[in-house]
Amino acid sequence: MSTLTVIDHPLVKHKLTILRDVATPFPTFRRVLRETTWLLAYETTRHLRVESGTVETPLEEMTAHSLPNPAPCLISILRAGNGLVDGLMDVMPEAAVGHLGLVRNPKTLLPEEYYCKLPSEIEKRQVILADPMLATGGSTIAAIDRLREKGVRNLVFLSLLAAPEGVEALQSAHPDVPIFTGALDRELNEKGYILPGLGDAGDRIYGTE
Ligand SMILES: O=P(O)(O)OC[C@H]1O[C@H](OP(=O)(O)OP(=O)(O)O)[C@H](O)[C@@H]1O
Ligand SMILES: O=c1cc[nH]c(=O)[nH]1
Ligand SMILES: [Mg+2]
Repeated sequence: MSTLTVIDHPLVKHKLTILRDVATPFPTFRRVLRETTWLLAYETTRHLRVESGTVETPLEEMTAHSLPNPAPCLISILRAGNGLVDGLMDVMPEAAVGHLGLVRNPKTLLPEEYYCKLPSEIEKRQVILADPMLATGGSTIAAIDRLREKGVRNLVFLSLLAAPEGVEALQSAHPDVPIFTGALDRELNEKGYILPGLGDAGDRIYGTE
């Protein structure tokens, strides 16, 4: 069974309150999501491999560590995934970035793929897949199915909020993929929205409500 890590941090809690607030306007939502991602990134990137080498300081040479080649890779589940990937790129500008376009059909709640562009040598990279909302789990499971087809082995998933239903579905479909999230919410409503949640993440980032 894959691990579920709820990233428990006072600043994450504080920023999540702003993100959940229906009165938060989208420019603030975008900025605070980015700041929250910097904090979530600290735990989510803890497993990354580094390679040993040397660096010349102004005083002497020392053994030092750097990200490997090829570098890790961030994958955004469009469109809301970009809200997390923007912040992840801030802390790891060396990362390659891929995009998977998935939209959830509002009637069936099943994801439909409309775009896929992934970095070269993805099978050799450590991959962080990002989507702010793990609701039924359908979009994340479909994204991981696609990444597995492309040979990705080393993979973790980051969300901002998760529903218990989505965690269970993801753990059962992909038991080897560690899950990181900013909070585990109560349940889904009849339309597949996370309760208490924050609404539609894509709409709140891009002001399309
Ligand atoms: O776990 P699930 O039940 O699959 O739901 C979660 C998905 O729904 C949202 O995307 P949406 O389909 O609204 O697309 P968007 O990012 O373009 O707004 C969200 O960003 C996830 O991708
Ligand atoms: O609560 C939810 C569920 C799916 N997608 C969202 O953006 N929000
Ligand atoms: Mg989506």
